[in-house]
Amino acid sequence: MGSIGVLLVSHQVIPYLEQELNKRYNLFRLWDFPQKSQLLTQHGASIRAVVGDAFAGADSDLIEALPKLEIVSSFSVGVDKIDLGKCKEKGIRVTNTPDVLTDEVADLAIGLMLTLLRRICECDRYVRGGNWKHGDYKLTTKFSGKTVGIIGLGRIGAAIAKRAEGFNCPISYYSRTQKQESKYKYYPSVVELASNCDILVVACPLTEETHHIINREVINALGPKGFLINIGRGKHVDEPELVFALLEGRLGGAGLDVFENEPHVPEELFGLENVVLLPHVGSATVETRTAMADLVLGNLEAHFLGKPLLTPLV
Ligand SMILES: O=CC(=O)O
Repeated sequence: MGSIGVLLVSHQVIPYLEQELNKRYNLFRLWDFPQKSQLLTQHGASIRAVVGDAFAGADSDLIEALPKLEIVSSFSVGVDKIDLGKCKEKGIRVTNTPDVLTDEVADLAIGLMLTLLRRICECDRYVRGGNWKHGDYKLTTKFSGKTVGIIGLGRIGAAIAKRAEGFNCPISYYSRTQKQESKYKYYPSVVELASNCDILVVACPLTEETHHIINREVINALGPKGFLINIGRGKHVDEPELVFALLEGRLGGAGLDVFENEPHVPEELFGLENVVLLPHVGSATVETRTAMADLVLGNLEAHFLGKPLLTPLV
């Protein structure tokens, strides 16, 4: 398979994946070419696969520029950086990395809830800053038993629900349609869900419909005692509205793993103690990233050997 051209469009994938791709295929790294047009003119006709991730995928222009493209394999579960419509139209296969990262992301969501409500980062800074000698840290907020509202009850949403149940949290959810098999309380709108929970978690895919699903109305419905957790995508949240609400005390707090313009985070948030800010690390452990890389490699191998894809999306 060494002659098959594969284009890696993100420099953020783990070295193991890059090395394995390089061993198996004729690998082009997008960042090796100062001009994208130069890469496309020189090698575009030999590229049969694109590998991307949560940060870079295959938009319509790239797909159009690669006449031999057969498959886009993403080192991520979210595929919002891939033009799925264009892929369908052109018969280009698309794969992602579901399941192998579900536990990891759900664990982090619970970690964010605990860290936010119990102010674990602040407490750590308090001790490191030598403040404990001068007095105890102030009282925080109990997590067990809080009502958790989840937007999107897919694999990750359901795994978060299961974990939160272990903390005796009543669970409710919003999704486009009610899940008949679910025992959790369903709300047909995000505003209703937000009005009826203490902690609102964004766990749905980013699509045109879910872009800014967290807007001013939802934030106000969650209110000054409510907490927002986002382990989805930054663009699920109207970020300026979130920042205003936090600065004005209209929202109790936020635990965010993702932001609208990563790696840029609104600096107004840096001074707030009721926020926890993470650098998009939902699946970022050695174990999970390795399993994700193996899925990308497995999907490419299956495709080029004419076997069924392991995790086909399109
Ligand atoms: O954000 C990470 C992913 O989509 O896997």
